[in-house]
Amino acid sequence: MKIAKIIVDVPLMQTDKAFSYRVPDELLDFLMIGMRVHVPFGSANRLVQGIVVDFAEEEIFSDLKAVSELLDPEPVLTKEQLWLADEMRHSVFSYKISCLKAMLPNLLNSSYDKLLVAADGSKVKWSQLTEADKVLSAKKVRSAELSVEYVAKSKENRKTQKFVVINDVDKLSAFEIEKRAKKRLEMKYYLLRHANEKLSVKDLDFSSAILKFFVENQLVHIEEVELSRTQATFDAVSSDSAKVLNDEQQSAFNHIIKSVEKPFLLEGITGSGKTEVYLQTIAHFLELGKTAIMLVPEISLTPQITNRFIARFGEKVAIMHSGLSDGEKYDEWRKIKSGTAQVVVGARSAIFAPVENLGVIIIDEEHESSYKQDASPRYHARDIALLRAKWHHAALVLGSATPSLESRARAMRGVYELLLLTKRANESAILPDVEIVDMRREISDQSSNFSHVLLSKIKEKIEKDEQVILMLNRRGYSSFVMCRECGFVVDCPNCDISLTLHMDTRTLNCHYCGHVQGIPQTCPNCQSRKIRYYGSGTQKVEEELHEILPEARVLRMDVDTTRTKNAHEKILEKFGHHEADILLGTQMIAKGLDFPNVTLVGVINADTGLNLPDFRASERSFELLMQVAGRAGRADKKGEVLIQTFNPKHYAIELTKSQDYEKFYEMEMRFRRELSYPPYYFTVQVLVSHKNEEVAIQKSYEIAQMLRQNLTEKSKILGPTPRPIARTHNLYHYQILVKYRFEESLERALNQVLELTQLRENKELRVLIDSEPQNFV
Ligand SMILES: Nc1ncnc2c1ncn2[C@@H]1O[C@H](COP(=O)(O)OP(=O)(O)OP(=O)(O)O)[C@@H](O)[C@H]1O
Ligand SMILES: [Zn+2]
Repeated sequence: MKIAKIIVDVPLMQTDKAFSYRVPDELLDFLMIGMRVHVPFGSANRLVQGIVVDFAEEEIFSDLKAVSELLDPEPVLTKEQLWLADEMRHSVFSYKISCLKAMLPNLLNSSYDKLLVAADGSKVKWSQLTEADKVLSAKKVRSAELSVEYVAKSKENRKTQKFVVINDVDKLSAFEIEKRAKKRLEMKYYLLRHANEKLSVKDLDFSSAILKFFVENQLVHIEEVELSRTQATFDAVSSDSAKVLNDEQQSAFNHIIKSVEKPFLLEGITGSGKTEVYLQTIAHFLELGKTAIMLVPEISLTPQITNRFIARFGEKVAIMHSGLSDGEKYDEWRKIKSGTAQVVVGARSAIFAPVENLGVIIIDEEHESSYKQDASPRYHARDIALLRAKWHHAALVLGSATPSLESRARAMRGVYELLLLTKRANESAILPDVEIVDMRREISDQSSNFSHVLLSKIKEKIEKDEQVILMLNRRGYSSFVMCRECGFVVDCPNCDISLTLHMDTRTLNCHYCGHVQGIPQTCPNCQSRKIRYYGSGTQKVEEELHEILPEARVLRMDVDTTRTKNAHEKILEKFGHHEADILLGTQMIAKGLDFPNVTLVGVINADTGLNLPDFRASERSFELLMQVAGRAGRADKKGEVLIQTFNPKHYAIELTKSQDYEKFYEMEMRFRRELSYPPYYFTVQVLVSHKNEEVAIQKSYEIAQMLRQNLTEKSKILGPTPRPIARTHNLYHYQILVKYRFEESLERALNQVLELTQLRENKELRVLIDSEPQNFV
């Protein structure tokens, strides 16, 4: 009898192994590995989703449940992806089903309509077919007689653009409009002048009343066209060609294309032309008929980078990032799966893109913590990249100006091959001068965010018609509501944290649990009416700038100004066109920006990240300062950087002055060794949560005890200790940190901890296991 091995969508320890189901006769020829099905599960035979991972031919005597329904006309997961999920399971400690689901576009995980499209364009809904018809259709899909289209049910996922279409040019031209109706006349001639163009309603400079007049007189009609955002991006980018590589770039390139034996660490100072090396490497592999994955951090924040890839590779590019709607993500996924797109540019999850014949994977800014997923499955894109490169015999390039200590240490041990770029690519550009401003000496005006020297530099640059980037470290600077009478701050009822003020919606929101409430008129504590809003750091700095430099044109970029779609792009575009003198923002302006006219970068508060209870605090601060400093003087004008700080002697700040990564690496490694932290030790964090604090404490002690019993004495087990934010979502959190070097029984011990949560008595206990955690706050 033919048996399908199926992983069911029920995240439990018991379901982590595939279950056996009988393949009914009508599906015998059609069911394939990587397809999704519905199967009966549990004693009630509830229908659940499952993924076919294998087949077996077995003699079965008992009654075996059968697969009840085919969900896809074609496989949605490749064999490689199934293998990846197996591998991930060993280090990620999430159930296999959640690893598998991370590889599928969301749209497949939710209820979308599936349409089967025939060559003549006729469509039928998959859900309305009988099982027999589904099989028949699946066969036609396989032979390419039918194609599959997924359509979003909700309007929100559909983006449309409205165009004005002239019904008949002669009729419009002959149509008489009274001379007094000036605007209507203007519109008529405008339409006639642009009769051969696509006129978007949105770009029209006439009121909707005027437009309505033309529609009502049947001179024009409005056409609504479904639009893909990515298409709009493609249209806007002009093409670009390869530059002649300098010696260092050329040498790096030669190494990368020569061998796939080891991953490469491409360490190049800011502006050294790493991106140009990426582009030419990808072009090389495309010529060999291969494909490429290019990962960038939080891509929606760096449209400049995406655009460089589109400019070079045009329609061969698929873009994948969180800013896309589910429908758009699905479109890009299809482009990849069908082979139309050969270059995938995307954020973390793009590492799972279903490309075949992979030639190269590149991870830009490899030190970025956003490559680690902060929710289940807690994978690091770099680890997945290592696996995929192995599977495909593909080259892997990790690029950064400030590599993570883990990667740099691996390069020192010869696990990676180190490639260096030590000069700026643009010959006339050199690294900017960095000056540290000791804010403890700025005694004249304590309340100002600006030192005298920073202010006078800003003025000087604006007078010369040059541009300035100002960065404010975001941490601890979100806007909140406080009572001026009693100091009461409005906290989240579910979490130990103050609510953040959202000016656009006029609400107070919790960034942890999503709680939303209105802004109180009186203080909930003392009933005073003196309740005040405290704007975000950037907002305050912006106000101060307007006061002291009223003539300066300022663009602000932070969470508040970028909530709407494409807001980032718009701000950066304006700045690029010199419609502003100053770009003021949070960390989001530190990365990837390449504006030749920027000659000054100012960091308003370099300290906020330094004192966080996280062993990577210094590394993060140093990286950030080096990154943002690198935005200055990228073309022929010399750049300057001013860093304001209250800790001028801290090594992470002092070493940005000399921009000395080597020295920083050396010092930081010494601390890590002394304190037994990565890269000398590996780490795993176990987070134990419960709504009752006593239970959370008791269970976390129990778990720590279990680990101490099961692991060797060489491993260090710290905790349990309360999390820095001890309560969120009405749950109390305690954490245990395991530090180890070689630990054979680790996987078994941690699985045993997971099993604990399956006990009936622990129903409300939550245990998260995070291998190589990136965030401790
Ligand atoms: N070989 C080259 N010849 C001339 N110009 C180059 C060359 N390579 C790169 N450039 C230019 O130098 C500038 C910096 O290059 P690029 O952005 O690739 O550097 P990067 O190392 O990726 O930068 P960062 O890490 O700071 O974002 C860009 O404007 C780029 O067009
Ligand atoms: Zn909350």
